[in-house]
Amino acid sequence: MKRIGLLGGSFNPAHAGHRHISIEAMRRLRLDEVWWLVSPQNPLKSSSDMAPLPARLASARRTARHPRIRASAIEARLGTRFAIDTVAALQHRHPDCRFIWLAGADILPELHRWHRWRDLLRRLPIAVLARPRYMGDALRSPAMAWARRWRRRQGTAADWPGWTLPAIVVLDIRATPVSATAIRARDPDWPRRMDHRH
Ligand SMILES: Nc1ncnc2c1ncn2[C@@H]1O[C@H](COP(=O)(O)OP(=O)(O)OP(=O)(O)O)[C@@H](O)[C@H]1O
Ligand SMILES: O=C(O)c1ccc[n+]([C@@H]2O[C@H](COP(=O)([O-])O)[C@@H](O)[C@H]2O)c1
Repeated sequence: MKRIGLLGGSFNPAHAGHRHISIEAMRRLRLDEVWWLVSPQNPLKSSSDMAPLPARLASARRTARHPRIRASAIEARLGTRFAIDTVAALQHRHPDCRFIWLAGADILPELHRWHRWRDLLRRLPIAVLARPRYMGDALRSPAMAWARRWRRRQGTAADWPGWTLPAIVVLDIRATPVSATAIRARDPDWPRRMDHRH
């Protein structure tokens, strides 16, 4: 049974924060691999400043630089946009894998707006990785108000494949204060200038 972390994101562009949380998640959750799901279009984000999918996928592949991090645009191939549909399809296609959803803390305040979010949390556990400034809002969020009764202690994080669902674990990790928003603000040439690293 392979243990896989799923990191869904816009990756507009990918950066060191994505790599850092993936490596920490691999260690703390004893993952075999982390799959970066480069989203064709986040259903809740505007498409206006979204770089084309091939540019974001290329950025993710350049940034991953790790034999156990795999970046793909599998949602484009599956034709899924909502996380619940992507996860259902992956669970169906990979019965030999166990999946856990990985997310930075900034995801929690908006999680209750995701399509069938409670059903998503009934399908797979979620690990929330600390992000500077976001933890307060994350812990006060409507999704956390619902999910906190199933919160697991981080000392037990490696046991996640055996957890009954829903299950949520918050992992305190060293924060990397980098964001795609800050990179775009600094680098108006993204994604035209494809040869640099962030
Ligand atoms: N520095 C970081 N620390 C922790 N988690 C992060 C960090 N950067 C991104 N993430 C997480 O990675 C996932 C994908 O993030 P995304 O591609 O939207 O990057 P972003 O930097 O948050 O982008 P933007 O600033 O455009 O919203 C999300 O779960 C997000 O919370
Ligand atoms: O399923 C949903 O309704 C849903 C709503 C908003 C965001 N998501 C997913 O959340 C992930 C993080 O998105 P982002 O843009 O914040 O990096 C990415 O995989 C999105 O497809 C999913």
